[in-house]
Amino acid sequence: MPVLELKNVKKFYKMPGGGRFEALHGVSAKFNAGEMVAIVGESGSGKSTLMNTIGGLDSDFEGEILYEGKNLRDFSTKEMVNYHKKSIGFIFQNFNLIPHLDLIDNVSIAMTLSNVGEDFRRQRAKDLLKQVGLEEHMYKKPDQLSGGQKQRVAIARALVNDPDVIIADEPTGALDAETTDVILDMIRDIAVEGKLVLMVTHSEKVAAHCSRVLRIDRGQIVDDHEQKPIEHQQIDRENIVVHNMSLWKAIKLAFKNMKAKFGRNALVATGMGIGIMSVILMLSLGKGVTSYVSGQMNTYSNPLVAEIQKTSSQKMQQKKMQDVQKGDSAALAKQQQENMNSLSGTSATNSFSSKDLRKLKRIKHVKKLQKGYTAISLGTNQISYKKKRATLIYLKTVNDAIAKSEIKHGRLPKAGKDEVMIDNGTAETLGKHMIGKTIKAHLQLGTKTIDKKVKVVGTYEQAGNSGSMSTILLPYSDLKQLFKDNGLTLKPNVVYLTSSEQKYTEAIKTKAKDLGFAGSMQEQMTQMFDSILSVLTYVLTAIAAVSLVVSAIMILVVLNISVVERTQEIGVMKALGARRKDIRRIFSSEAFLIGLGSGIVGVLLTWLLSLAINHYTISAFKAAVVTLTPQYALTGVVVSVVISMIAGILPSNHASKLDPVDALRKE
Ligand SMILES: Nc1ncnc2c1ncn2[C@@H]1O[C@H](COP(=O)(O)OP(=O)(O)OP(=O)(O)O)[C@@H](O)[C@H]1O
Repeated sequence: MPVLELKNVKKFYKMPGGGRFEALHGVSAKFNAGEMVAIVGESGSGKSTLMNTIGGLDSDFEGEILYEGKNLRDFSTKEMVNYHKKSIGFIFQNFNLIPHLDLIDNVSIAMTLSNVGEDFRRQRAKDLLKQVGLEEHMYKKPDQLSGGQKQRVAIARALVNDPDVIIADEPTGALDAETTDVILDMIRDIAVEGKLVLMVTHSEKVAAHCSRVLRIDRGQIVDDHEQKPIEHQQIDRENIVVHNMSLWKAIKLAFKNMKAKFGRNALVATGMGIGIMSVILMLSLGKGVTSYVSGQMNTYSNPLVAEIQKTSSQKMQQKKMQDVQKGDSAALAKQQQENMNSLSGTSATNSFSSKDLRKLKRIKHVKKLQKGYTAISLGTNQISYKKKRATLIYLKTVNDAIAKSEIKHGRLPKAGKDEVMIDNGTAETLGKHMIGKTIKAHLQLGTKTIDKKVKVVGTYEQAGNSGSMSTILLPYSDLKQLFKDNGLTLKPNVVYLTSSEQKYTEAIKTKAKDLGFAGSMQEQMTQMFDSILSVLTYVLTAIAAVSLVVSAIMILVVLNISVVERTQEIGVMKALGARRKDIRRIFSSEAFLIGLGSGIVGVLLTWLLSLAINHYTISAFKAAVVTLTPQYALTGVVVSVVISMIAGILPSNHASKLDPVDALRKE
């Protein structure tokens, strides 16, 4: 049985203006193993077209091409892939070696595509390179070789999977006379070993080396004659088992491709990395600043105590805010008055009723409820000692939230003894040793102002506040008495709930909020800061993310350029048996590697920047403001990979769909 048989093969090309051009007019021929057939004819007679259809690169033909009795048209996709990998070996006029791979990888690329093991693959490539006399050059890249050497590499590559048929399209067309003879001898040796060699040539001299000459003119065989037959030698055939290329091999191949254009890829990765960096930096900065602010606001509190304040219901607040926003001047004035009242401690809406206190007391795990009062004054509350005078901002009652560590000197004031505690800063402005000294206090109580002599028994410094807040503290019962003495009633506007165990404090706070109460002023401010900061962080992150869109477009463009640059290479790989999937995988892997590289660059840049920024902020105000968490780093890398792979979809698809014949013809 002939290895190949052509039966009335016709090939039509679609013309750009419509209509068809018949490049092959019913070609019929039989080819046997061990033949070396020269296909000769004028330029444009249809020689390459015939080789492409026989080689399975162009399946759009009429008639039959039988390989070992089976019609190529009936081949399944897998059979066609195996036909390329195992049955046919191509040698091209312009060599079509892959420029960025060394000779070993160039020769063994068909084996890489067939998932043949690394050691065997490399050994076979070395053996073949030795056979074609390139032993010393095997680690070189193609552009370090002469034309004749390149064609020898191409011969070795065509033989690597030990195919039955070698198709050589003008293999000596680009070589001088002397080199032509060497190459022809090598190709003849292939036929000597019993393979079928089909060789396109323009040269009658080259045709003279062959065992048979087939002349084509305008798509038809016009002459087919035998010449001196080739004497065959029996040789052992290699049994190379071909498989589909694994994903790992595709990634490895992609890595080699990327290395070849390292500069360009590194620039792209840096560009994308900067985009990723801006996103992670914004997130890390948001987190860092938020936890710094919360830390600053929350350090004062005794972890066992929940400070609860009363606010009007959220609905009412919203309604009031709406009125104010609508420009209702009466509503605005009312709101301002209420704000002032609530700050000065004279607001009725901010005091706790006995019903409120009962509700709070009933919260689970509350061990103790302590009533308190807090008011802010701007200028009215003052204390004086001898000739020195200090203005106070806060008037507060002694409470359980004050941690022992906050008391700098002395002790807490006791009830019924006219004792007070003042903050350390204010104490220092009055005199050196204020403990035990009697001072004059000028205080605003609700709507009245009073003067009273009190004894300083302690000074304190609120934790987390480096600048001391001017404060006077006295026992709740003393303040109540003072109010009473002046015809006023003191209602608590703050409540301190002590939990039975520290772990319940948060739950108590949450429950109190559920009941319609609010946390301490600091907590409320922290929450407000938190929400402002998180909105700000998201807005800044979104702005930073725009740069990722730019990076994605950049990757798309670069990969597209890469596909255009490597069109011939893609054609060669398809001729060697690469499936669409393999090509897609190689390019997707390149996109993956760019994404991974960019992600790593992004995380590294953020880390370096965070070190620099934190170094500065620690020395400036003792706090690190950038918190780069492993989650953010991982998110950065994942986002980078995903964006890059999305950007790679179009170029990879484009590459996988390239027609091998068009790709190989590409100049
Ligand atoms: N894609 C195509 N679309 C239209 N016509 C084509 C296409 N490819 C080839 N042809 C035409 O088919 C004919 C045969 O081309 P082919 O390349 O097979 O010739 P050839 O004998 O190999 O020529 P050469 O020796 O110059 O390489 C030519 O007339 C050519 O113009």
